[in-house]
Amino acid sequence: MMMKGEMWSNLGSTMAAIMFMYAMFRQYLPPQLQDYIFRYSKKLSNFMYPYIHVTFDEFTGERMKRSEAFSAIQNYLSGKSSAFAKRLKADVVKDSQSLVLSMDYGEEITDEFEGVKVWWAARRNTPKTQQFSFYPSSDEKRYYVLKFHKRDREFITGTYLIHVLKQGKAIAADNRQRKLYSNNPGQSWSGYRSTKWSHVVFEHPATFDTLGMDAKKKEEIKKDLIKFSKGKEYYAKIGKAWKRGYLLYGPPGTGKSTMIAAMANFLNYDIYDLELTTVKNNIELRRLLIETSNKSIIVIEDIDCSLDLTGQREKQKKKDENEEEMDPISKKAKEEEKKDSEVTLSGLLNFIDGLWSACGGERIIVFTTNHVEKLDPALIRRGRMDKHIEMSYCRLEAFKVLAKNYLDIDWHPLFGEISRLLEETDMTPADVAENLMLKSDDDEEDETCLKNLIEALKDAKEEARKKAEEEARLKAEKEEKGKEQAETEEKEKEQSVREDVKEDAIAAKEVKENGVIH
Ligand SMILES: Nc1ncnc2c1ncn2[C@@H]1O[C@H](COP(=O)(O)OP(=O)(O)OP(=O)(O)O)[C@@H](O)[C@H]1O
Ligand SMILES: [Mg+2]
Repeated sequence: MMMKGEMWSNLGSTMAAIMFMYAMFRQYLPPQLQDYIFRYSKKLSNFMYPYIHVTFDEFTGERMKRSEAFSAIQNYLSGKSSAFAKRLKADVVKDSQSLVLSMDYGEEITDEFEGVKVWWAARRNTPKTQQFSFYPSSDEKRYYVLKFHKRDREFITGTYLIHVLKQGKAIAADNRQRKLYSNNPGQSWSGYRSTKWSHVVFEHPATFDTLGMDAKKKEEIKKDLIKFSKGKEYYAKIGKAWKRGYLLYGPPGTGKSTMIAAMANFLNYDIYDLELTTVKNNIELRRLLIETSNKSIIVIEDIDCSLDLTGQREKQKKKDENEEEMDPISKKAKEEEKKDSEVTLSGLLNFIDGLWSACGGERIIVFTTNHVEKLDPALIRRGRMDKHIEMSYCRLEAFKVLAKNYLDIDWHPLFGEISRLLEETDMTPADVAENLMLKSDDDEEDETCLKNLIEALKDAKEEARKKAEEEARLKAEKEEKGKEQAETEEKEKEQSVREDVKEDAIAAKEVKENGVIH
């Protein structure tokens, strides 16, 4: 007896032969007969293969962005694959604690939803290349194929695919590992998919609960962040790009970087740590910023040190004046060099305002600085930096949070003295925290730590007093010196006037006596 598979393959080759004959003799048939044959051959092929295939490529669009649908399907299928597929690929996610399995290329699995059966297959096309490489080729094309019966077309395109995308996204949110990206100068630009960002898993423990600062200010920032993250419709309604700028300023060790980590943990965003000093020029800056993803915080630390952004315009003016005197060839060379090697304030501002606004939203940009007064006002005006947050020295409220974090205490009789000293002395939360670090598990240690802190505060207060005294002394000395100098200059001036008068008198006398003019 003929096997079922053999029968289908024979039928297939017969059909192919008929189609070939039809193509050859079609021109000799009358048009009505052509139509008739076309309609019936379609019906026959539909009857023999009533399935529809949909392909989901990994990369789509001109910029070859990774397709969201592909990722969602990958996540959706991961659960089903581990149950049904025979060959699986494994990946580690979430704090390196759990494994996610997905079906290997060439595998096919069946899924059933509301009584409708579909088939998913993972495929890849590898271009034939002469070169041998240990790494996967960047031109490899990966895709999923969904197969379903044509009678289920409406259900699949309407209900099922929406269900897959929704589920896939929910699984992704569950498995999501936040990332800390940095721009690394060493990487080459070859290949259309290459990126200048490299990343590690972001696992900073800071939260708003452990951040020592004024409670009211903290609540205000949290509210602002929530409003922003839920503001998609609002931003669309007012016609503004969905982005928000924060400027964090304050002395070193007051928690600016810690605040950024707390923000990322609070919103579940990735962090892009942009090191401007390694960015070659504005073009590279633009590319880096375009490559950042949604739901991310872009951080530029120590903006005043990263670049000569401050006062760039005045300096530029001076430079231009000098260049006026140069010969045309050196001037041109200088201009080229400048273009290649500069990230300018205007480049950065243009990007924040223009291009980036146009290329999608949900991004927060954070600048930090220790010297807010040095920044160009253009950089920090509202609209660019929407919120200015001062991170200040440690006072009682911040101290209470640190005491809870480090010593797990809410109150202690020494808090009163510490509070008074904190008001009188400027000590950063980083320095306070250093004194609260337990050296052993001893119960007595809490008090020892607090006493150490009191000593440190007293020392700092004494040092500040001495410094202030020294500054006052130097100021007085300077003033005294200035006064003395002014007096000497005054005396010298008087002396010279007197001598002039004397000389004039002698000259007048000579004229009178001899009638001689010198
Ligand atoms: N407000 C704070 N709350 C809790 N911990 C803090 C705070 N400020 C500083 N610290 C502690 O001090 C350390 C240094 O703080 P951080 O790096 O955030 O300071 P910074 O303001 O970014 O300093 P810099 O200006 O030097 O970059 C942190 O690891 C953290 O443990
Ligand atoms: Mg910092």
